[in-house]
Amino acid sequence: MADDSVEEIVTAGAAAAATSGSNSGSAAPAGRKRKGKAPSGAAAAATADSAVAAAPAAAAEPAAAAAAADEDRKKIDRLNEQLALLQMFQHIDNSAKRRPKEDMSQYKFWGTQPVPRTDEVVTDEGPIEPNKPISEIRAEPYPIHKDFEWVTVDLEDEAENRDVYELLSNNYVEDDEATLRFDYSAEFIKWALMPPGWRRDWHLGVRVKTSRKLVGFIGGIPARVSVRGKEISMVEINFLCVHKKLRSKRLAPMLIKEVTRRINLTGIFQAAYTAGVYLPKPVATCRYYHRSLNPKKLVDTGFSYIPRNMTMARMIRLYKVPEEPKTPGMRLMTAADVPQVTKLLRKYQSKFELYHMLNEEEVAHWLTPIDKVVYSYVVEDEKKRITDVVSFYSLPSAVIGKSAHSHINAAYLFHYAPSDLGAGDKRLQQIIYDALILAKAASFDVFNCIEFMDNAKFIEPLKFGRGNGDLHFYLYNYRCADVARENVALFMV
Ligand SMILES: CCCCCCCCCCCCCC(=O)SCCNC(=O)CCNC(=O)[C@H](O)C(C)(C)COP(=O)(O)OP(=O)(O)OC[C@H]1O[C@@H](n2cnc3c(N)ncnc32)[C@H](O)[C@@H]1OP(=O)(O)O
Repeated sequence: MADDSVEEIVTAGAAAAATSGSNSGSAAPAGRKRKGKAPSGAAAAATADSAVAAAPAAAAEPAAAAAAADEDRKKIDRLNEQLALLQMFQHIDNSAKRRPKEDMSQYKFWGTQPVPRTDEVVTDEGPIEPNKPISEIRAEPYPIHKDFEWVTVDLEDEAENRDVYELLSNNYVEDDEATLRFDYSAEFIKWALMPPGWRRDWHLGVRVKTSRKLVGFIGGIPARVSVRGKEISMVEINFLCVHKKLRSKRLAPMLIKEVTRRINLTGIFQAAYTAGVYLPKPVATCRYYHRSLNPKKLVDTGFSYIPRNMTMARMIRLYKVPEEPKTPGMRLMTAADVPQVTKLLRKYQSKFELYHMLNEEEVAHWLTPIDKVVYSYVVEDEKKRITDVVSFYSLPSAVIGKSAHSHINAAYLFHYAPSDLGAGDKRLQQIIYDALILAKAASFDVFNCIEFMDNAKFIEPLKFGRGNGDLHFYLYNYRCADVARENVALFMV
């Protein structure tokens, strides 16, 4: 029997594999506590200790010496702050879980798919398998165990939208210690899966026949992606989820195969997707970074911790942001801004090697503000020209463990384009700083981004801390040499 055969899927509840905490997940709600107080890495600890030991006594010094001592103390504070940023979202080392398996034969499913092998050094670029004529594509759905059935989920139907919400909110991506779980809202799910050109048959579910319970889901949306200057019509795959009681029964490969069949039938043979788990073979890998906006809540929920040489009072001071944005002309984006915003995004993003080629209709969909889903702001100059755009989306994580808080409200940096006014990195830092201010004003607790695009230019100055999760970017049926993270600008929400 084929390894990924449906016959291996047992009925719900029967001898289900233990799942809690074993999720290798996707873009895990990263950046949570380190257990105990030890900082990550002896070298970091040594630096911190020697920095503290070197602090001179300030009492009764002449003015110049006192000023020098004051300067020294400030340097030490800055050093401690930098160390804190490195440590406060770092979790116990879990990198082993995210390494590739030893050889390709251990990937029973992925070894059969048109993706590069883990040990492959990719030099030539292009499709791995040629497109098939529609007549050669399987016309019927793959067989599934008799207790289950394939369904096309109708997200326009409130009850079905709710079913997907319930499945994801109880079973989707968790951090490695199962204390936080992504909690995409039902409205967000619709927004994410119904952009221009969306197709209902790419929203694939698995239901239990008798109870009609939704126990599996995978979603695809159309996207035009530029891969090193080549424009490719593909799909983006997201929200792959199997109910916890049905894990490790090869249902995920079935969902992937069935959605691939449905997509192939529409003449599309390439896809892009991201995951926290390592699969054969990422085209790029980017680390998560977190900017605390509400340090007390993040510590109370275990999302971050108070590093050595830090106090809560200092953390609160360190992360305080003004109440209003600093850039003159910064305001909420409206539908009327779409044409100018599209031009700005296309101009800025076209310098990257992997990016979405958004048209006006798509910009209107992805960036027009929707409360609690997507927040977009533009800078308008005196001549009514839009010079900059910055956006973020709302993705709360539910706190699974005991806590006074049910959720962490996280904002994730989304599309942006700083103006080209000769201010270089400073302009980018300024608009992202404004995004932090606007996110704080909208009651977000943390602002997340990954280390791609030009983000390295603001991560340290704006006090983002390094998380412990990576996001891997993948292309299906497209061979492509590694793309440096600063050349990636693909957003999958
Ligand atoms: C042209 C059109 C093409 C369209 C398709 C393009 C490809 C799209 C690809 C999908 C992009 C999704 C993007 C997102 O949504 S990433 C988000 C993924 N979802 C979660 O992490 C939510 C919580 N976890 C779960 O629901 C389950 O653990 C999942 C469903 C992830 C696996 O279920 P389960 O734990 O019960 O396992 P199994 O026994 O059924 O299957 C085991 C096989 O599955 C491989 N596996 C594990 N995790 C992932 C993963 N995240 N992407 C791809 N494959 C994954 C694994 O290596 C193994 O294969 P192999 O190692 O033996 O080879």
